[in-house]
Amino acid sequence: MSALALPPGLILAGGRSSRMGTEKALLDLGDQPLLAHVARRLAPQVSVVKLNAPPGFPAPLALPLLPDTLAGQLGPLAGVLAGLGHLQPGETHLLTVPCDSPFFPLDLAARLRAQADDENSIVVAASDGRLHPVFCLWPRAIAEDLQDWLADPDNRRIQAFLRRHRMVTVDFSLIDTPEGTIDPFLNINTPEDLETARRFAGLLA
Ligand SMILES: Nc1nc2c(ncn2[C@@H]2O[C@H](COP(=O)(O)OP(=O)(O)OP(=O)(O)O)[C@@H](O)[C@H]2O)c(=O)[nH]1
Repeated sequence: MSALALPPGLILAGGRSSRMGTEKALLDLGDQPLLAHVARRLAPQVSVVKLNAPPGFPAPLALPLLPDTLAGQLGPLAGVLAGLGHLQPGETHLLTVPCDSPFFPLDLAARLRAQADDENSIVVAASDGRLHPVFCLWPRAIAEDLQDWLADPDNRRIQAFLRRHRMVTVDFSLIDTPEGTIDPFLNINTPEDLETARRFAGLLA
């Protein structure tokens, strides 16, 4: 087991859900909204679950709300910055997950923490040859650089930011089920994605 203590967790829900056409975090999957599934999966893996979303977001759960501190829909990195800004003394890292991926691994945090070998590396999940940079363990040490980076409105892309830092990737397996194979990082952006996710809802029980 890693020496790194359980980090705080932040659910990123500050996006526009334009492909879904309605706030995707609040859509039901089985008997609960997507956001509730994500929070339930995250809670045992972190010290506290917080929510990055706009002020007044109608969350179906009582979670500490951290709105973006920078104006202008700057993408998920703005949420990461808000989360890093609320780290408490002694907390060295922040774990982020998006609001639209309810199947992420139950050992996500443990495996990312095990690779957090210094105070500066960003540890990112991957599967099937793809990076999933919103599933990430962010060290506090990058906060200042992130603030500076986001001051330029052209700098929104997570992967471009990651290239400025030492990055460690952790590869996760696809999940085979009787309904077919699913990527644990499947994210639900469209009504069609939601239909796909409903086929695999048994994994959430
Ligand atoms: N804080 C914050 N999070 C964002 C922002 N844009 C996207 N996100 C989050 O980043 C993650 C990935 O976002 P996307 O699914 O690519 O974008 P989205 O805006 O949610 O959805 P689309 O409008 O359909 O692209 C999700 O968890 C979003 O909530 C933003 O401007 N601020």
